[in-house]
Amino acid sequence: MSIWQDGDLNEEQIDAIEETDSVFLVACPGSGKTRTVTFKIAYELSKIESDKEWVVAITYTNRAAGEIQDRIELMGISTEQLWIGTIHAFCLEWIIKPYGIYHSELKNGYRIINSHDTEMMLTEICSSYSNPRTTHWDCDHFFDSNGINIRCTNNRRNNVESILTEYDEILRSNKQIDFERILWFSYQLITTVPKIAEILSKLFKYILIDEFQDTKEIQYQIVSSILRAGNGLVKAFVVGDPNQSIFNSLGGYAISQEEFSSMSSIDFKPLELSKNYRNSQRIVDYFSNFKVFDSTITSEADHREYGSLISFNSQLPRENVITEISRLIRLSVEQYQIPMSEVCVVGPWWIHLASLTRGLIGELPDYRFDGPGLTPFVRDAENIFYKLSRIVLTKPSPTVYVRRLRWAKEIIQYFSDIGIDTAKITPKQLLKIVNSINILEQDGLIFLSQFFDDIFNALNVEWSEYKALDEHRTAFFDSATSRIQRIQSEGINYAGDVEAFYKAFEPRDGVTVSTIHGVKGAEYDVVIAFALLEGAVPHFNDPNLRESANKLLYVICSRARKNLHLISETGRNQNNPTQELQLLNYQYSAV
Ligand SMILES: Nc1ncnc2c1ncn2[C@@H]1O[C@H](COP(=O)(O)OP(=O)(O)OP(=O)(O)O)[C@@H](O)[C@H]1O
Repeated sequence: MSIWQDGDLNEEQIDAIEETDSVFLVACPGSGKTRTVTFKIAYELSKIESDKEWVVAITYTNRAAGEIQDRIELMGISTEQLWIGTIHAFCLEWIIKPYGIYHSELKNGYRIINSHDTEMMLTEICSSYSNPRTTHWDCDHFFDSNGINIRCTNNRRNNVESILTEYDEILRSNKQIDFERILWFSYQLITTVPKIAEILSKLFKYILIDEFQDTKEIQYQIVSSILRAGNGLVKAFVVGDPNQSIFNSLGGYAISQEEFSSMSSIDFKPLELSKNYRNSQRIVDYFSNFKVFDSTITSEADHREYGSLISFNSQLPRENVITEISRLIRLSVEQYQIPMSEVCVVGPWWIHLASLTRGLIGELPDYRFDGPGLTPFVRDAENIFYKLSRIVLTKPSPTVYVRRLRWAKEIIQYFSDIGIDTAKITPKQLLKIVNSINILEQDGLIFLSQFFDDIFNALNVEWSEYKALDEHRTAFFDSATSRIQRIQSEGINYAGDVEAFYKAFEPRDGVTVSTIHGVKGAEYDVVIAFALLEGAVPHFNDPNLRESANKLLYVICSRARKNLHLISETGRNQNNPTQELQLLNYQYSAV
């Protein structure tokens, strides 16, 4: 069976996919990394002969994992022997769940907590530290193979160290593990119990890592342990773009091929994707100014000749930002006939985005807006009630049938793991139950709560008798409640309505408002970026200010297929425009 048709893939992509050795693929923006990874997985799955062999793909987000899996299933390829998901899900599934008994802190049971729980616990601990005042924002940390790394470098550092010690003690006494500790405990397990890597290396035929540029040292170490144990029999397919490595503050970095090779004891074939299908040539030439690592890029986009507008406004007073962005949105949609959903507004700070969105909604009442910040609940893929809401809030249709069936299967598997008798529940039946429930309620949280009760009633399961379900339900509703309150406090009153809940799972249809980190991997016809100011882009805390500024600008600008509008407003804490923009001598368009 031929997996791809003529025209689906270019030669560079086919070479990478058909390569039988391990591949280290460096790819420019818009060069079809996702497409290449998807076909590579499909290609390797089609060669699998035994149900004891697995293709494992580690993606940066759950969303990317779902999209890739959907596409492979649509090709008619079985995904039975595919495991795809984030590194956290990987560690839980393949290391912590089966081998946690070998770890002193896991062997007596554990509970995974989400980022909201972490935030609440840290806020509580921080409240007794007043001199200097310290908040959970100061407490960012991550683990590498030597232990904890604390980001804070200013005079709050002593406080942060004590706060994190307290936090760790609370986690231990409650047998809780947060996302960072999932990686840390997995690393400890895989490096102290050699059998684990040996067993996994016999099961895995391929390990794919997407977006390696944002992968942390501890993650490279975990995967390397398995590759080393495989003695060359487990192949790796590593894809990414070092120029787009923007998660350094969270420990992500673009490993070099040599370093990964020596860590994992396997040889990689270096390959490149250099054809860009996204941006006009003018946009490619513009974002190439911010390259940190050399790479070749040529636009092969259908619209490569498009006369892109690239504007830069460094004179705009801060008070006029909303009016100016509204004008640029109108210009794009009304004059340049760009669909609303193809416009994206990006800014560096979360906090500014909420008030910006509120302002835009006020100025453009006939436009729709989408933003992760408007979603009423956290996408916590480890929480079973989040998984249930995905099914409840995605309306049944032939196009989402396979996806909903997969979600239903995951839920039943979870029920079975916690001891619910699932012998008589099939994914189809679960979907049928969900589809048959009809609740007339406007408040999203009450709606979901009733919906969940009805599902459990139909399944004859007393959910409150299961500790894990009880904890997940509390975590889900607590974090959703505080998120909705936060959005409503920004003046977006409809955030808690059931329509807003449904919208969270619908394809975006309005102008996107996002942080810079949130647009990773996305593409839009028009990108409007604001607050491009020293201190923000790059963040004042960043240890590699100039390199990070370049990478952030590179990512922002390479999202735009056609037009790009950059704004460094005046009057925000007297910050100057990002140096790289200020120094760049470029013939900008007047808009
Ligand atoms: N061989 C091809 N022919 C035509 N279009 C392609 C080809 N490969 C990829 N594309 C298109 O190019 C666009 C960019 O692809 P994709 O989003 O996978 O890029 P990417 O490499 O992940 O980019 P980035 O790293 O910037 O996020 C998509 O619209 C995709 O459909």
